[in-house]
Amino acid sequence: MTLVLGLTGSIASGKSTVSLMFDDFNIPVIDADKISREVVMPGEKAYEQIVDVFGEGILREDCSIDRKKLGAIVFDNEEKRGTLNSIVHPAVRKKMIARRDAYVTSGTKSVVLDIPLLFESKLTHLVDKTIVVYVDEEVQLERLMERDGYTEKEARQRMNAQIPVKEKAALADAVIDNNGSKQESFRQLESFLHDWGIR
Ligand SMILES: CC(C)(COP(=O)(O)OP(=O)(O)OC[C@H]1O[C@@H](n2cnc3c(N)ncnc32)[C@H](O)[C@@H]1O)[C@@H](O)C(=O)NCCC(=O)NCCS
Ligand SMILES: Nc1ncnc2c1ncn2[C@@H]1O[C@H](COP(=O)(O)OP(=O)(O)OP(=O)(O)O)[C@@H](O)[C@H]1O
Repeated sequence: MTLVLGLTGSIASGKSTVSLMFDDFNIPVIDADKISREVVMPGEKAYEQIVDVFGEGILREDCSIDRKKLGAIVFDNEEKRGTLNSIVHPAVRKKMIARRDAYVTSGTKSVVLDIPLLFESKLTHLVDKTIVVYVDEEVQLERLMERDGYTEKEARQRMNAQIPVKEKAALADAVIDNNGSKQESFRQLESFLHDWGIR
């Protein structure tokens, strides 16, 4: 039986940082953000739909989608974000489920679905257990501005597009407090995996 873990958090709370740690336990990770880039490549159905709705102004010279431009539009407008989600999410979900099922069929002991919007999109039925990577709001804001070079307004817009990470933590089977060092977060992960019998 494969234990399917749902890894989530809020923007810049440390999901990618924690997802890399699963490597040490030989547990594969399926990354929704990565898939969401694959499904909007030129030639894909979602690409055509995005260009139809948002116009050619969001394209780079090589015709790929300018994510910075599209991000500036959708994080400033909830309705437009909903439209983008309705184009991208079904394609992402389909690929994630297919990849998850391939691991389950091959008898892998555990697999992680790294999904930023696991709770917002009501996808917890896809996983057996949920892990939330938690940080305090000030730490989140600071790390987000530092990582992506956003102004405070841009960073807050992105944070406000998701359920506050504190609320997600209250819904989780396990919470990794990532306010401290990466090593401290690793130890917490190791302990949950031990409790669940998969390390
Ligand atoms: C708006 C886009 C073009 C911005 O691209 P960019 O490269 O700057 O950001 P990236 O995709 O790496 O996302 C960074 C983080 O932003 C947050 N985020 C992304 N999209 C959304 C969204 N629609 N709603 C809330 N938060 C989001 C997530 O925490 C994600 O980890 C892109 O995020 C996108 O296409 N979003 C819609 C699809 C989506 O929901 N992806 C996230 C999970 S599938
Ligand atoms: N424990 C930590 N100590 C210091 N810096 C950290 C820690 N964890 C993560 N970071 C840094 O914080 C930033 C955000 O982390 P990360 O990219 O893992 O977040 P994320 O949740 O995957 O973000 P997104 O939602 O945008 O995909 C990165 O620059 C990362 O290096």
